[in-house]
Amino acid sequence: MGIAVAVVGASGYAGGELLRLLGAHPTFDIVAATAHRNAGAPVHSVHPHLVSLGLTFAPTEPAALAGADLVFLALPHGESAALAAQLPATTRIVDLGADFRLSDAALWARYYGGTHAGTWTYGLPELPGQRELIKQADRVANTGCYAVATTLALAPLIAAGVADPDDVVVVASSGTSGAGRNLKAHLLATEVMGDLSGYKVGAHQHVPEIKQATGARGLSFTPILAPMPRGILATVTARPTGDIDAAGVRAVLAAAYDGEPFVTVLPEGAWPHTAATYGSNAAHLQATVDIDSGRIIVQSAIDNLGKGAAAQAVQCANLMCGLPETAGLSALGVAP
Ligand SMILES: NC(=O)C1=CN([C@@H]2O[C@H](COP(=O)(O)OP(=O)(O)OC[C@H]3O[C@@H](n4cnc5c(N)ncnc54)[C@H](OP(=O)(O)O)[C@@H]3O)[C@@H](O)[C@H]2O)C=CC1
Ligand SMILES: CC(=O)N[C@@H](CCC(=O)OP(=O)(O)O)C(=O)O
Repeated sequence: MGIAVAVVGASGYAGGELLRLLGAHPTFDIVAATAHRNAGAPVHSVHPHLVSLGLTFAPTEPAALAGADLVFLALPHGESAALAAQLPATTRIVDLGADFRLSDAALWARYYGGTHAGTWTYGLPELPGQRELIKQADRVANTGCYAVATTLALAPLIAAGVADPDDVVVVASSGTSGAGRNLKAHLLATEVMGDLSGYKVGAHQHVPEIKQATGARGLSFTPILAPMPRGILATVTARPTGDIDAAGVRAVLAAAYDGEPFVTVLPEGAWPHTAATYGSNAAHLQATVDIDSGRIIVQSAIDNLGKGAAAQAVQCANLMCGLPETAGLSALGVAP
């Protein structure tokens, strides 16, 4: 028998990717897809690739979600808490927004502003012990997109004691869908194409999330907007705590992700490509040690709408519902 699920904010990019994945899921049945300004419109008017689902956007209100056993929230920051409070305690929720990710209310206020809604179980199954917590949780806060790319690269190195948690530098590029579907002046196609530019430099909201998830204390993070629809490539460098070579760093990552279905440490010499993770729940990692500075370098690639948002949310929902973790998901990207 199927499990009834609803997608709130289904007219957005993350919500649309959720519908695409759920539409092909072996157990989850979509019983509602809600929108705000697009309520009442057919789903294909926003997401033409989803026409065969035959869905119409319902208004975002609790009544529309009454038949769902599990609800995915894909709303702008600050909009999840009020709706979540109106849903029965028996309804499982995965929130793709940031509202419930941070445990420190002061950091929430500093980076997001407004009132801290609370803290839910963090939805990154590959962190040590986290998979078991997600299995037992009714409320899960899915990761930020840059946060998952960076955390997968960094967390094992800090946990193993080979990287100095006080000296981490991250430079990460994201495709434009990471900014959401609502038209923003800096995302005009004519201006984004053929351009690379930094934004939120020195003050990105994923810094406290990455520090919370990895144990990093000193973290410089620079995001770059890249002229592609999807994908994140994060370059993480850290000062080693002692003598370590490329093989040693690779061994730490390989041990951390041994048996993980979605995280691959690439064969030696191969470096991650965002395009190789397109449309999938994959994360690809590679590492070395800089021959000049001696810093550890790890690169990671994900699809920001996949492992960075919707596919990871489905992975968490699978765990919460006692399903095979990989149900309805793939680690194989689309290419070319
Ligand atoms: N894009 C990404 O790569 C990632 C996104 N996320 C998070 O997922 C969430 C959704 O992001 P994304 O899909 O990119 O955003 P979009 O802007 O593409 O979509 C936002 C959705 O929320 C709806 N919405 C907007 N305002 C309101 C409101 N006041 N009340 C109720 N619904 C509203 C929109 O409806 P309508 O358009 O019909 O008005 C739309 O369905 C965000 O919290 C984001 O941070 C997390 C990781 C990665
Ligand atoms: C390109 C771009 O603008 N990306 C967004 C990513 C936001 C995101 O997806 O993460 P949250 O859920 O934490 O907002 C940004 O840098 O703010």
